[in-house]
Amino acid sequence: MYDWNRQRPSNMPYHRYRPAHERVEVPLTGRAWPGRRITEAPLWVPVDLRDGNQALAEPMDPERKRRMFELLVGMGFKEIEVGYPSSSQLDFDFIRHLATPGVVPEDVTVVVFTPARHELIERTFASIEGMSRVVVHLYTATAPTWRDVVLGQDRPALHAMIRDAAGHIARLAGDRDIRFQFSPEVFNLTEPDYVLEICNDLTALWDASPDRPVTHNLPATVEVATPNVYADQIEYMHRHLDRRDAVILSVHPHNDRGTGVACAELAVLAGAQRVEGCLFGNGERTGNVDLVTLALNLHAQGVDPMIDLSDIDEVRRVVEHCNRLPVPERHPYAGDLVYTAFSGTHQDAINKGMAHHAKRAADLGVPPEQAPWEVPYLPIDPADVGRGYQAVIRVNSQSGKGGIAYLLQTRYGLELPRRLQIDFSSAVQRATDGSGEEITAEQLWELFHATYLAPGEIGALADWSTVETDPGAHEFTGTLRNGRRLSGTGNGPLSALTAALAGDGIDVDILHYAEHALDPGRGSRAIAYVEARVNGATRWGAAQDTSVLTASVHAVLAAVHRVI
Ligand SMILES: CC(=O)SCCNC(=O)CCNC(=O)[C@H](O)C(C)(C)COP(=O)(O)OP(=O)(O)OC[C@H]1O[C@@H](n2cnc3c(N)ncnc32)[C@H](O)[C@@H]1OP(=O)(O)O
Ligand SMILES: CC(C)C(=O)C(=O)O
Repeated sequence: MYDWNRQRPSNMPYHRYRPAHERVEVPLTGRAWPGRRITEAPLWVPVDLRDGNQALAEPMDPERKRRMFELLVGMGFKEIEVGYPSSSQLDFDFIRHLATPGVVPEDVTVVVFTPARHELIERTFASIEGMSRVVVHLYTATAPTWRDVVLGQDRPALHAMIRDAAGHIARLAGDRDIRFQFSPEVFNLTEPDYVLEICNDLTALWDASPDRPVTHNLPATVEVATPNVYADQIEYMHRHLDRRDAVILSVHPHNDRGTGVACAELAVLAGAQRVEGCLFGNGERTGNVDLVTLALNLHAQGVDPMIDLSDIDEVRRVVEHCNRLPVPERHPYAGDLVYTAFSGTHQDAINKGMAHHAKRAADLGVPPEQAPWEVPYLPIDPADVGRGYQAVIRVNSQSGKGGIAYLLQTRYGLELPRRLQIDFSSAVQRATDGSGEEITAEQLWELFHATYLAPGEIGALADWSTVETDPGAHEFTGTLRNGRRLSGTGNGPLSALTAALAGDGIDVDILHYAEHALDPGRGSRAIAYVEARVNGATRWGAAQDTSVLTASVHAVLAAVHRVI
């Protein structure tokens, strides 16, 4: 039998870990989330100024915090976590800055984060003095390891501590325009019945109503399981939370296993209405879930992402400035290389796809940016996020004719005949195989010029002319640089030229001819491409001129020059 799996046991110490399903059992049957689809965006809540900021080696200074806040508002976020005011004077002062009238737009709600300690809760309330539209966000870890090792509290004691803190918050809020949020930190490793008991208790204590809902935010603080496990946990809570219409079910995935986006998406299928995350996935360890990817994943499915990412590079620039961290080149939707193909077959498909797209837009009578998008290998139109097409195709030794033709066409207006594309692609292969490096559009053009146009534009002829002696009868005369005269006749200028060359012992058979204008309008330059068999060898030549005839004659001579 074929030994299809030749892997051998590793000596990794994997036996030190237990699977997540052994650590937390979810009593869910008849799960509905696998059959659902996401049809609208959840409420996105960026936590860049809190969770993202606390993960930075150099936390944001006031200028950076302001820029980040303005960016988030400008992108259209309507609920923004702005800090942990009891953690530092810097955070406290920033919240005080936001209390300045007019700094927070009327339709934006800010969230402030606090642990379950009276003096820190009081400091939190001091920071929001005079502000309206605020959510006070209380958090405490609830999972067994945290209870036992970090907090030193059993289940009832921890529940009592949370209840006491929540009551203190409610008293300090009084009847002000303040809503409440609770996060059972490490929800994903907490017994479902225990989280439910605490959340339902707080829903009652805070007297949640549809007009003044509470937010229960269920974090995957450290991502430990496959996304389906998180989805089960969320669906279980969605089904069992009291006063469901008075509770906003929120999720807060991290990305330790690299599946934060999948966790968030499955959680939304399972009933989550609100997603906390950071732009480009900044955050503790491997980061919070990336809100940019989540939003553009919806966009790419035809669902309004409800935030503006039409200039993704500007968003990225601000985030990189604020976080002092780069966004990697392969980062979904935003990396420098994510709309770029180097490999030949991808380039060929993109080249054909772009041409098909332009034609479809013309057929529909709409601008290309409004036509339905179905270009192979590009999940979205780069133009949707403000990217141009220059970088879509880049050429190196793995590229083929399609990519090369695309660059010469988009940059220089050349419409190379298919066989010339194939011919030129081997010249490019030779050039790039030698260096192993990428070749730019400018270098391609120079190589094209050196291969097909120069120095054969005039070739061996010092001067030449053609006349139509009779309808359908042409005569070509010219002088070779060595002074010899040439002449020949034919049914067109080019056949007269080949007849003249034959008279000088050069046997030329034109196999393919094409020409087109290079620039629109009168007086524009034309380019001619000729494939010719010259004394038995097949070569391409090309030439450009404002006269189509001159371009054609020079193209033939360029092919001849390459053989002789
Ligand atoms: C998952 C998350 O992102 S949670 C948010 C994490 N963010 C941060 O920690 C950034 C800001 N934090 C801070 O600036 C500080 O930790 C402070 C100001 C809040 C507290 O500082 P300190 O009083 O010096 O405490 P320290 O940070 O050393 O330890 C935390 C203490 O709070 C307790 N604690 C931890 N979480 C909570 C909570 N949610 N509610 C109440 N107490 C808590 C711990 O058990 C520990 O108590 P102990 O000192 O009795 O053992
Ligand atoms: C406490 C919550 C919201 C959190 O930041 C986390 O669990 O990562």
